Amino acid sequence: MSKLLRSFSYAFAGIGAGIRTQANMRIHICAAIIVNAAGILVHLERFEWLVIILMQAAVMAAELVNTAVEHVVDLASPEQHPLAKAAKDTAAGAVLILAIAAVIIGLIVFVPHLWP
Ligand SMILES: Nc1ncnc2c1ncn2[C@@H]1O[C@H](COP(=O)(O)OP(=O)(O)OP(=O)(O)O)[C@@H](O)[C@H]1O
Repeated sequence: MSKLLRSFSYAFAGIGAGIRTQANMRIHICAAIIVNAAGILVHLERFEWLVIILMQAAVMAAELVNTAVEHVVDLASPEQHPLAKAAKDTAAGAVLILAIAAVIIGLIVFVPHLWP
């Protein structure tokens, strides 16, 4: 297998592990399926799709980075440590900010279609 293909297979393995081990990741995927189905039903415009897809990707990518931070922290600091707590809580905060932004953007995009 070429180096490039191997890199892709490792990345897909990381996504698969994230989906298998992280309940939040599965919640993001369910939310994305529902939002995308609703987007098809209400005939979102091209630019609305761009924003919706970008936010879904940002939330899921942040969740995977959060998971990576958790793994590295658990490896480096299996014992309780204030810096380990700060690292995990900060990474979780990044996901929360994007998830809140995604909900607000979802409302801005969908409300005019549902109640014109
Ligand atoms: N080594 C540690 N030292 C100090 N506090 C920690 C440590 N590990 C975890 N914590 C605290 O406990 C919280 C929960 O940790 P945990 O590893 O269960 O992460 P989680 O956010 O619940 O992740 P998961 O998505 O795996 O359930 C962290 O957000 C952090 O505040």
